[in-house]
Amino acid sequence: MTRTVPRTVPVQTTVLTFRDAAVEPLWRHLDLTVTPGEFLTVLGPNGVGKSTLLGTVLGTRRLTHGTVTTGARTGYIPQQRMADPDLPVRVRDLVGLAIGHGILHNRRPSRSTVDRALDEVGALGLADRRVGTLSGGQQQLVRQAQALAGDPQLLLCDEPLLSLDLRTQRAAVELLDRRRRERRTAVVFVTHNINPVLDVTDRILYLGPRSHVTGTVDEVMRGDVLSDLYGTRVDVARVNGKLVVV
Ligand SMILES: Nc1ncnc2c1ncn2[C@@H]1O[C@H](COP(=O)(O)OP(=O)(O)OP(=O)(O)O)[C@@H](O)[C@H]1O
Repeated sequence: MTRTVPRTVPVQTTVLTFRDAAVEPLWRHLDLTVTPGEFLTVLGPNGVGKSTLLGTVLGTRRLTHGTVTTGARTGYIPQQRMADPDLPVRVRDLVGLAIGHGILHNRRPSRSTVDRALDEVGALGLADRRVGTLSGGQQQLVRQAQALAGDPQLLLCDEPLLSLDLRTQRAAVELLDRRRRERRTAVVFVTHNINPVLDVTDRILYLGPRSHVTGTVDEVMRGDVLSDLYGTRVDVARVNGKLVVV
């Protein structure tokens, strides 16, 4: 006899949804869903509203129209900003604060949990350093550890590869790719350079000065599509596996 077992835990098919969303005058009519494990790369020129888009998910910027919905546990790697050189906080304590509920629940995360988060991004050796004394790239790694430490279901990354050397960039992208494959973390990745994430990008949201477009790399990174978006001729070429936009 076969029996149908009722599904008690609904399968989560969406971690983030924009419906006819706008932050005028930057962008409007944005309809977008992000699913678990998806890697969405957000591209567009300076000032077009990429960070603003992340801000609407985080609740720091308000939509002027439409809705944005997420119920996901969210991690955030902010755009690079140097910490105050005199900040009297050690890396291990800073990451500890991000993990759990350290302060809110009056429970300090164990040292091994914090160290695991630092080790995952290759920054364990920085654990006892004061944050303000770290280089830009080292601070960026600490921000990665903070964002990943809370085991996010949705990870918002604002140009997270800035200041990282090529090898460290590659390691960071591999880490995000592993996360989304193994833990189904959805990644929204704002960048000016798609090449480091070309192989892991499922979809692109390209915000242009006139409108926006979403689709796979092959659908979006085309001369005719980008020319339309910019209102001027744009060519896209592949050189040694990399995309060059001119
Ligand atoms: N809190 C804010 N309130 C109002 N306007 C803002 C705020 N933050 C940024 N802006 C403006 O919104 C516009 C878009 O900024 P945003 O940082 O989202 O662009 P971006 O696409 O991420 O740019 P970049 O690639 O240079 O980082 C800019 O003109 C900026 O000055």
